[in-house]
Amino acid sequence: MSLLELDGVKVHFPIKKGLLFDRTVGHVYAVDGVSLKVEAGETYGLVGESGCGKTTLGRSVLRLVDITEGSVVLDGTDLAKLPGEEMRRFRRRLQMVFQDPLGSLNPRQNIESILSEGMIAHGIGKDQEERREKIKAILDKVGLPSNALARYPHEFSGGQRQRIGIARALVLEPDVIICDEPVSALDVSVQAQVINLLEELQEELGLTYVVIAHDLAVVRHISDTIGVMYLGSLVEEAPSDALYAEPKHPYTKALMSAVPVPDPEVEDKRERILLTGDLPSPANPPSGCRFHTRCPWAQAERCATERPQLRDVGGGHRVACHYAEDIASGKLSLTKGEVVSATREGVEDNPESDDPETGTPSEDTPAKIPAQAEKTAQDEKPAEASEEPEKAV
Ligand SMILES: Nc1ncnc2c1ncn2[C@@H]1O[C@H](COP(=O)(O)OP(=O)(O)OP(=O)(O)O)[C@@H](O)[C@H]1O
Repeated sequence: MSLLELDGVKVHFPIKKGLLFDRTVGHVYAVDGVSLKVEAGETYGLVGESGCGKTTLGRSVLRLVDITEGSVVLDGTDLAKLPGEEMRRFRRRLQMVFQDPLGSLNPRQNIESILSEGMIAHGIGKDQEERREKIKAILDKVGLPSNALARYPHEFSGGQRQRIGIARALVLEPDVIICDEPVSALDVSVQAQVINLLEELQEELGLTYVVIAHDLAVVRHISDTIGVMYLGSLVEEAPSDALYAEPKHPYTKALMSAVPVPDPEVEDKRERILLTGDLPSPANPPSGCRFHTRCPWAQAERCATERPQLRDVGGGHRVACHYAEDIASGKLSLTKGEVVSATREGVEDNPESDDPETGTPSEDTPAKIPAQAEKTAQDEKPAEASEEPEKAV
């Protein structure tokens, strides 16, 4: 049995209309039947473009949004079946680290007060003295000095605030931490430090993570298994190395083909799959395979009518595509879209380019999913959280 198991999880948000009497006129199919397993001590990376339902899925595990259908089982216990008080106690075992460290920390509370809050709610520590000692030990683990206790969130850099967010989760001794875009609000130079910290903590404390990110480089580095989401469903899941070595779903192939390669020689030969069409709305998803409207290999009839289920294609690699094998063997030719060389695309088409003259990506540049709707790290950075290299407090 895996530590965390999701089975057929659906989260459908009603769309209401009407001034006096709210009528439900439709649904946003934010999460539409996700099943996955997370093993103890491992990291499951969840990737997909903005709006594909990653955050809603993470929040549904913590019961921060209601699940329409399906189950979430932690360590053999179905969370939906727990009565209120027991669920509250169970909640301690599942914690979340949020994307925006400043927005998720109360600016009027000092760090001791922020970190004590959850401990008091869950009856951890017999008095404040004992809690303070524990908080100091955790601050040390996340690389912050104990004099941080009396300070306020605005006195810290963005990276330090994310360390505080991690400490807030850790003081409750969770089994699973859901990290929702844990570094996307941070400068690239600080991202690696926070990712390394998460890895060190996992090794030391045996933590289990679900890391949600639109940044393929972040999940690749940290994940044992990666799930790729498109319009509320998983389209592919595989051990991290296998997914990067040989993506099998056309959507994953397109995402991966957009990742710049640091070696210019390889980059010159790289082929890029260009998708046609916009991301459909999760309120009105396409019939059949949800990706068929943009899939370069979509076949008339079957792809538009029959929804593919995730199926095992060997080596723990699961893919939701009727034609994964035929695409891999080259038996199917493109029906739409284009495969072009990365260099032909030119500078304007390569959003990952660092150098405006040559389009050459920097080795440090994390690869972001290039979707029309995708927000960049800069968009998400709170104005006052502009990052400087981390300083000792
Ligand atoms: N409370 C809500 N009510 C109605 N629709 C919602 C609600 N929360 C999310 N949605 C919709 O559900 C879909 C999935 O949103 P979600 O935030 O889970 O996606 P995401 O992949 O995490 O995107 P992002 O990276 O932008 O957060 C979106 O279309 C979003 O507008």
